[in-house]
Amino acid sequence: MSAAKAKAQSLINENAVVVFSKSYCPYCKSSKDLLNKNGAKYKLLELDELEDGADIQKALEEISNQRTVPNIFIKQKHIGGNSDLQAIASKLPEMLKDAGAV
Ligand SMILES: N[C@@H](CCC(=O)N[C@@H](CS)C(=O)NCC(=O)O)C(=O)O
Repeated sequence: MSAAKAKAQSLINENAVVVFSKSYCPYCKSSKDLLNKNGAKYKLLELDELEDGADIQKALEEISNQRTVPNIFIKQKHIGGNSDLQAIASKLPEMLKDAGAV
């Protein structure tokens, strides 16, 4: 396993909510806004600001079959991107509570 894949996987394993993001990405901003509105605590990685960000993005494609950001995990479950998160907005309070992220 590559170092980037091991890093991505342990971030997913060790955090209730993880958002792999890019700082300039409007879809990422929408997801972060929704999580913030719900009072969620989450691990945030801005891949464009990390030296190994491109490698992590490639690793995420292997892990989740998704290359775009945001790439969101709640309680180790792959949620998907912003459209997927918005689609479950009504269920988020319960999911975040269950994950221990609020
Ligand atoms: N439908 C996706 C759209 C996400 C998207 O297009 N993200 C862009 C960044 S704003 C992306 O990942 N582009 C490829 C890249 O940055 O490598 C969602 O809802 O999350």
